[in-house]
Amino acid sequence: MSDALQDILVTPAEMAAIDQDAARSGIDSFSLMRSAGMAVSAAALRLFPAARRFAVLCGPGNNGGDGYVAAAALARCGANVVVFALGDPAMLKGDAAHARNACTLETGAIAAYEPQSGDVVVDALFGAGLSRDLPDEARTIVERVNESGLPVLAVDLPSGIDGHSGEVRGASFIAAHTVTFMAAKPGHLLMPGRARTGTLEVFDIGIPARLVTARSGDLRVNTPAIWKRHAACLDPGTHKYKRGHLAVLSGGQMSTGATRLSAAAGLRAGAGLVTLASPADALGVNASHLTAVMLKEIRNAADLADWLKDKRLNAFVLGPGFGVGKKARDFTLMLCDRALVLDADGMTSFQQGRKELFEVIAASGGEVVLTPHEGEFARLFSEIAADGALSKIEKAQAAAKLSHAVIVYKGPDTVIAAPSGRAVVNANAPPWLATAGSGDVLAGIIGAHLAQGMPAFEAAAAAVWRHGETAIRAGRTATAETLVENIPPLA
Ligand SMILES: NC(=O)C1=CN([C@@H]2O[C@H](COP(=O)(O)OP(=O)(O)OC[C@H]3O[C@@H](n4cnc5c(N)ncnc54)[C@H](O)[C@@H]3O)[C@@H](O)[C@H]2O)[C@@H](O)CC1
Ligand SMILES: [K+]
Repeated sequence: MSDALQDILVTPAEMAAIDQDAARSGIDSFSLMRSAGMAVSAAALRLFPAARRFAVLCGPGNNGGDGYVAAAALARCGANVVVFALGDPAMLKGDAAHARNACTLETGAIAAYEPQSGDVVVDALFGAGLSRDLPDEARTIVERVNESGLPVLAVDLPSGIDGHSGEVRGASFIAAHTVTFMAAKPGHLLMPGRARTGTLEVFDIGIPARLVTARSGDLRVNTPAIWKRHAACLDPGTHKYKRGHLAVLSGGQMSTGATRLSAAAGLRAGAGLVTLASPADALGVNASHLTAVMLKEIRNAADLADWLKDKRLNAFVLGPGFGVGKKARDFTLMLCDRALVLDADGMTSFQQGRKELFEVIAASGGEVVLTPHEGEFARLFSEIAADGALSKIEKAQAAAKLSHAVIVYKGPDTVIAAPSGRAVVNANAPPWLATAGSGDVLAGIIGAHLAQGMPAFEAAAAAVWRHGETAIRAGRTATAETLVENIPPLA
């Protein structure tokens, strides 16, 4: 696999255009199908050496074509193979018809497939060309196979998963492994597609990388390659002020835990100084729990304005445990010209009146990161959330454009998007990261990166990735406190 394609995400529409470009450039399209089918048969033999029988289910398009190539190759290797077709194989066209004609195995109608113990199902029904819900006949087989619990090897995508959005179109296979071609698709990483893809193998079938990159947009998997250039300057030997001063704004005395988590995470993640800005009633409880994090009394907007005269205060976290209301709105609007992570209550405070927030962000020239989970996203960006035609990536991109802020749209498939349209999908977070207080820790890590001078998009992407690594280190029994202790070095 070419390095240039390592982290790229390509939508099905872009992939179709790449196919056409490849054909136009003189590449034999059937040779691509042969490579694809051979890769599937190799994966089948490698992953399921004890299979008693491979049941190859072939659909009406080129995904089915890959299936016929794979079936023939498996049979040539001496495997026991049965082939079933959705629709009339005589209706196949082009490369798929060629592949079918070259496969001498008898082909049954799909309804006749009865799962047997020892079967491995090779799913070549639909791939990138799926454009609507699965037809009933396919649905019946998908449900029969899913109920059987047999392992499924998916060709390109588990049939029924929309490669653009990751949504289930009526029903879908739950694959143990998926072999896709040239580049991963959004549907492999976005939920629920991600949970149904199994392990993902991206196989290079020989389309030149330049044809792929020419059509692909600014969409990537979130890996260190995205932000490592900006992380390299985070040298632990730097004078502490160069590592920035992060301020976390605390809520009242009954809700201080969340902000202390953010502050502790900010310190651990590398901010030079961290101060918890606390209202008077919470000073006592905050003081009794803090050591390395400093404490400052900030009662109201006038106090904050006075404190902001210190220009070394360069990054802020506002939201965890802060409380929803006018104070949150007033404070936020004063902080937009620095670097600000607006989380939880901070965002919810602008459910009505978001226009003012977005205008201030646009005018301020600061680095603002909004970190909504699904519920918060629906509250702040209701019309975008309700648009069923948009994938999670497109929703995050639309929200970033509207708000002029970097959006961290959280979930098991967190998407980070910039107002420019640039976006990455995170893929390293284990399921146990969804623990109480986990979002507060993330806000603190983003704040630490901002304090150290990383641009907002890279700061957010690096923090989301680091948060995922943190959870892996902390293990399955992770709590917010053990997450903080396990934040790994970034650079
Ligand atoms: N990307 C590439 O460069 C290559 C792609 N290949 C394969 O080609 C596949 C894409 O082929 P196609 O574009 O033919 O698409 P598919 O084989 O995924 O789908 C077949 C056709 O079924 C129809 N269809 C879509 N949704 C349907 C539904 N719910 N019910 C009934 N019919 C439906 C559409 O007209 C679609 O073109 C990829 O998934 C991959 O497996 C390979 O052959 C090798 C080269
Ligand atoms: K498939």
